[in-house]
Amino acid sequence: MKKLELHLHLEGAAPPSFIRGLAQEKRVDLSGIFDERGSYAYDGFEDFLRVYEAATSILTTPQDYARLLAEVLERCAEEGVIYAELFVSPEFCGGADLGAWRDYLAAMVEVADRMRAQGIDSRGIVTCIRHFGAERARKTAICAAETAGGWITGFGMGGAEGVGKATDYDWSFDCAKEAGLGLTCHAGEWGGPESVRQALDLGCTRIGHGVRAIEDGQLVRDLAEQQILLEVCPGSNIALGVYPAWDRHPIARLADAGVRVSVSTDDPPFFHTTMRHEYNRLADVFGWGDEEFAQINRWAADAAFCDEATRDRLRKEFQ
Ligand SMILES: O=c1[nH]cnc2c1ncn2[C@@H]1O[C@H](CO)[C@@H](O)[C@H]1O
Repeated sequence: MKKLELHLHLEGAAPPSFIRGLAQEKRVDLSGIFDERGSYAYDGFEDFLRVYEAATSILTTPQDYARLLAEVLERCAEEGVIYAELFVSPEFCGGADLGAWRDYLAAMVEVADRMRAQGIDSRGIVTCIRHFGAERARKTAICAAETAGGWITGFGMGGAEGVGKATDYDWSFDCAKEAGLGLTCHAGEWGGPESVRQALDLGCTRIGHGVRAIEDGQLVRDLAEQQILLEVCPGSNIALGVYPAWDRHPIARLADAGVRVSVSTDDPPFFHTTMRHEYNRLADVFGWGDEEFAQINRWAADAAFCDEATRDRLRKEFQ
């Protein structure tokens, strides 16, 4: 089955073997972030963020990012993904310096172009990191605005949702919006309905996760009416303990209430998941079949940060 994936962190998709290989080449000891089986080792969300940033610290050149993107898109293609949107962070690509960012981006665009010819289309969503604060987010937003168009089609925010309010970052989202970028923000993963409302106040048409909106009936109705798409990552939510088990996950209840949802893997090796695994679990637990999967992919196509020709092409795949 073909699939669209809208919520995938580039560094978070790095296989442990890729990070270990790079560490060996650079003679850096990163053994502390892996368990005895070679998987990423972390305990809870805060620690996940720490290990994520430690793994990412080995990526120091445009060439490292080019290699990573090639590896990640190849794996996407193996999972049947035909179009992926990746969160990319100028913070990790030269410290949100515009000149450095342009070099990293050029290296990634070359790979994205090559992979498109091999059947996997992609776009980049420049992402600021909430726990790095509003000031640093501005520098990221400027990188986004200055390189908008082409491969970069969106702007978003990830990181620790408990830090401040989403609206503290309004300057950055306004800047990105003026540059014509699509907007999405992580919310309603660790924060409740109020956090989702703040993301809507920023002008987002999509919400990263957003699942805790289920706790507020009026918000659920608003999301449905405004056709806001939730980038849902069920396996991530289970792995990090947002919900205790698949059958407690609200994705099916949200969809039944008329909220548009899509399915993604977020940081697949961290959560021991793949797109196939997500679809299989949804089929097992909620009885989803071809019709439901076609529907979530049509919703994803409608909400994708892409040009209209691409959107039409993607929609046709799921008619
Ligand atoms: O599941 C998640 N929830 C919230 N933030 C995340 C998640 N995965 C990654 N990041 C955040 O996104 C940044 C890079 O895109 C990472 O630095 C991390 O802070």
